[in-house]
Amino acid sequence: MQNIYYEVGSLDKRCYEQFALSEDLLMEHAALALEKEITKTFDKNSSVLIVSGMGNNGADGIALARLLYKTYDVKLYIPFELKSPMAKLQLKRAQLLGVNLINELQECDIVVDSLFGSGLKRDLNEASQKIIETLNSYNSYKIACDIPTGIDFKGDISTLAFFADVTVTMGALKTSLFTDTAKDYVGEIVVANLGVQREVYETKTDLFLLEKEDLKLPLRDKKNAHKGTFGHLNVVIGSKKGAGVIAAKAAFGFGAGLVSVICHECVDLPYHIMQTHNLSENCTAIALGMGLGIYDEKEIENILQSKLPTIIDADLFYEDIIKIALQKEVVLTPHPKEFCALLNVCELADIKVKELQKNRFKYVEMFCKKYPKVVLLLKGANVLIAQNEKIFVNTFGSAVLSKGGSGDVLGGLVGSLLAQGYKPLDAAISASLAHAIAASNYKKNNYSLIPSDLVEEVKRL
Ligand SMILES: NC(=O)C1=CN([C@@H]2O[C@H](COP(=O)(O)OP(=O)(O)OC[C@H]3O[C@@H](n4cnc5c(N)ncnc54)[C@H](O)[C@@H]3O)[C@@H](O)[C@H]2O)[C@@H](O)CC1
Ligand SMILES: [K+]
Repeated sequence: MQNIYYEVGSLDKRCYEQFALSEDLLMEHAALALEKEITKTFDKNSSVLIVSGMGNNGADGIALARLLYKTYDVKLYIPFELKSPMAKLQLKRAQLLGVNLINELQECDIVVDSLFGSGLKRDLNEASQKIIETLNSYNSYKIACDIPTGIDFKGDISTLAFFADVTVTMGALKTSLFTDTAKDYVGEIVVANLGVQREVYETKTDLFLLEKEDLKLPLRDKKNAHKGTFGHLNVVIGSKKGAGVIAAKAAFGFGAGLVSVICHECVDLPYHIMQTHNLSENCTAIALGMGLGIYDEKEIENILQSKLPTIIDADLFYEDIIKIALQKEVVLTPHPKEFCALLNVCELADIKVKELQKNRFKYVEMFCKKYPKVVLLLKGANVLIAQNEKIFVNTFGSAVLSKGGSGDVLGGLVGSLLAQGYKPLDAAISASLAHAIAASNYKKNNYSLIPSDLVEEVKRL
């Protein structure tokens, strides 16, 4: 797990005030990290186009030009008059060495975007948009300094943005790199140490980036075990029966000892999944909401009042009845549209998906403040998993998963881990990671995955 921050300006300030480091020293390390990204892959004499803006992001790029000068074929392009004192100083240094400025953009082996960084305020003006468009059209290896130009501090893009292969981000990870909008632009993210190790630079945070190591599979280490050792999940089947059946199959494949569906009608099930009319006596967790459709209010009310660990998905996010469960440690797995409905039901906000997607962290925080026991898993290109004040980001997901039924598999995986005794937050984290990593291991075309393929990949993790 790695730390994430809303902003790192205060961490830079701490370096100056507590460790007597200077802005110049931090910047030199920023430039060194960019240099390392180039020298590790590209031979000497490769051509490098550096596009520098008027602020300190530009200054990082100019310092890089000095570091590469004479070993690489450096072309420094500065389209606007420099504003920041550090950018002016870096240019003076570079020019004293003999670094020449170029007057128009040229395609090179490598492009470094240091046009705007964390200081981007307004929409990009036309000239900047034209530059980014041209850089994006190049076949070069593209490196973004700190953050791709065009992504603002909230992670939003108002006009267009630089498509990076790698983003060398300064000091620590920032939330702006992990919005759904930013996902297609940031490429691989590398953190640059700014003169001290990250554990010194970083302070306490409640935001975390999940890593593969955070996935805790329900591997069985006990030899003296029977099916009851691994729990019994009950999946409530609704009027769209398929959703619950997909969830039940996924749960069985992810280790639940027993899985039953609660259904009053005839339903086509594999032999290993049982059917019941009421909660099973030895039930250890419940999954409901997926494909629920029209439902019997009394029955759902009873189930929501149960003290058993519960995962709630889909249709229930539109219903007032869900509030019964929100004072408990339930796991909720809405997609953005469902989360907007839930915010409305809970009288927290009346917003559309577009507004939510621009401010995912804000609305997740708002919800968790009101319902601190609930574990919220907000689906998206980057999944946010939150409880109380903590938010965990899962970036392993991909478009392979953009299919009907993927969410039902996830619901089943969460339910399976709940049934096996995982704490709700741990169940949500490990199920989400298993779901996304399994999909990324899928070898066929990225348009072809069906729920049973996903479950097969989960079995191979
Ligand atoms: N301690 C520090 O401050 C450090 C800063 N570093 C670098 O400095 C960057 C931040 O530098 P700055 O705060 O100078 O910000 P930027 O370099 O991102 O840009 C700020 C400048 O651009 C102008 N501007 C903002 N939006 C604009 C728009 N849409 N159109 C035209 N002009 C616009 C502002 O008026 C300002 O002059 C970081 O991203 C990082 O790369 C690193 O060198 C590490 C240390
Ligand atoms: K940049």
